[in-house]
Amino acid sequence: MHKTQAEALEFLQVLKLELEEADETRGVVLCAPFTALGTMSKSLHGGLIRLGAQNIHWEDSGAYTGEIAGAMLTEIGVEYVVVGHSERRQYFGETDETANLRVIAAQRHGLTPILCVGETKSQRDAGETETVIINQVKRGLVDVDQRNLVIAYEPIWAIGTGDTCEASEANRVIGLIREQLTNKAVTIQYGGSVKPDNIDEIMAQPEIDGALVGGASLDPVGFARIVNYR
Ligand SMILES: O=C[C@H](O)COP(=O)(O)O
Repeated sequence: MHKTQAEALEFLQVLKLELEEADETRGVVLCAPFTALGTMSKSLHGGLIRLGAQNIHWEDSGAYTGEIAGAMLTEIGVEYVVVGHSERRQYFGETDETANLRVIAAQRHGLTPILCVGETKSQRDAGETETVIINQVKRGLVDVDQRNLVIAYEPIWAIGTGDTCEASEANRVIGLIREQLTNKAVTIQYGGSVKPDNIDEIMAQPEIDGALVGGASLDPVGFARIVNYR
């Protein structure tokens, strides 16, 4: 819940300049609030930057006050959608089952879902990380086409805390997630206190295909440094 339309446009203008020389193979998806997406879309004409939403409802339309439908997103140029973020799970009752319905709806509308999974600190301390992650992945992907899918491993204890998961440990868990998939080529990202000063080590890990960046994405200069990891 960051950035009004005006703030998002200002951010985008700086980011576009910062990424002018960026490697063309880098992919950037800005998952902005619903209210900013339409305006941002009008200011993007191809290039590296794509747009994502932060949620989608599983029905195509109807009496679901406060929800957003797939066609409402695709109509304004959105191509990705975050599903099952830990904050949705923690504060808004998201479960593996509802996340699964949203993933399926996203794909039905031609959107690429970014399914978030991750364990809490107490689950990690209790030695339950592997079981929790495997269950979230399996339940989230029931009847899902794995050809159009991104998964983000976000250990909850590392989100917004500055407490980054060791890159090697993130790599290990992401390898475990990949073992559960039928399509081994699915993009799997790490998220949780990713910053300009740790992105290079994170992206050097063989299993990690990208990053889901929260707080550090709000500054376009720092975010561009993350995109331009070495
Ligand atoms: O939504 C963003 C991710 O949960 C990561 O957030 P963070 O980079 O601020 O830790």
